Amino acid sequence: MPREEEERDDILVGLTEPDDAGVIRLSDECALVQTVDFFTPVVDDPYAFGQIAAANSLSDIYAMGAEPLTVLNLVAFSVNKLDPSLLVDILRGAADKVKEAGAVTIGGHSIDDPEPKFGLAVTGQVHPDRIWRKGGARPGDRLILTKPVGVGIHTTAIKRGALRDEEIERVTRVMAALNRDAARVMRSYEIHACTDVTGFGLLGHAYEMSRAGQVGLEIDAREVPVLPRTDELARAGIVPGGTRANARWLADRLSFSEDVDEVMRIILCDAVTSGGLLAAVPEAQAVPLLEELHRNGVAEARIIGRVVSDHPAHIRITG
Ligand SMILES: Nc1ncnc2c1ncn2[C@@H]1O[C@H](COP(=O)(O)OP(=O)(O)OP(=O)(O)O)[C@@H](O)[C@H]1O
Ligand SMILES: [Mg+2]
Repeated sequence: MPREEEERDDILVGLTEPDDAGVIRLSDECALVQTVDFFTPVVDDPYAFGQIAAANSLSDIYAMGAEPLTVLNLVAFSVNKLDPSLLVDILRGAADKVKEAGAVTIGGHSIDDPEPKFGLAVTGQVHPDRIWRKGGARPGDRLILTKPVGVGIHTTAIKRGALRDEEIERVTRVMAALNRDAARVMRSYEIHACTDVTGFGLLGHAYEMSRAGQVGLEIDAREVPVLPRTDELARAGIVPGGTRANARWLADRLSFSEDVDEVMRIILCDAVTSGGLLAAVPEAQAVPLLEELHRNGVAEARIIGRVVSDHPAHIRITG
């Protein structure tokens, strides 16, 4: 445990058990939640990139069960090398998402950098007793995922010019969608554990949940929502390096039944930008929660598996 955390009891989530965001208790009723993320463009349209970066950074706040309050923009951009209107559009995309989230941008920082990067530091608040951690899933719980996977394969396909306009628009919509509505609906249910699916892919983040809770997970690959055409793109070899690295890192932590083919194994490890929430809920609440998610516009949410006491920190995937 880092020394500073050992000495104080107000750090509710820090580096000892890393989670989607850090949390410090300010009072018995209020804890501050903080997270930061930035990356290079994942789509060509600057406005959409700003939206995606904002939705992605805000997502870690939602994954903790918190409400976002304030935002700081992180900008790396060279106005001498690139048209400044591109930066204006990136910031406009982010501002629109921050507004949609009900948060306020109160500052930021910019540096001159030939390779553009953009992201946000977000501060949110949560009741100290209502924090959703990665750990806490209990045997018998059902796993709910709120957005489709296949995003890394799609953004790699964009870079290779392999997607049609409507396919670019579809994956952009998925990435730019806030996890706000999903989190809001979930708050009326007993969420035992929650995280968001990002760079380590669905199975990487599911593994983190299983390790943090010392439980096993069973995932039914047929129930996992996947962007259309992902299978075809992956079969054509369009797979990001990070996705292959995820699959290698996870190899010993996963058991696949024979009917899950190689391509599906890769898709389940595909690195995601601004993915959905992955939550563990009591079995009796899973279907009511799913139905309420669907009624509230979280149309692609699915129950994808369950939590078991066998094989802690290990995932079995059937197909
Ligand atoms: N450079 C760093 N210094 C200190 N802590 C870090 C650093 N980079 C990451 N972390 C911590 O490691 C943990 C995992 O971070 P990571 O960025 O992989 O996932 P995340 O915060 O859930 O973000 P996202 O969901 O966007 O991927 C978090 O607790 C984060 O604060
Ligand atoms: Mg996260």
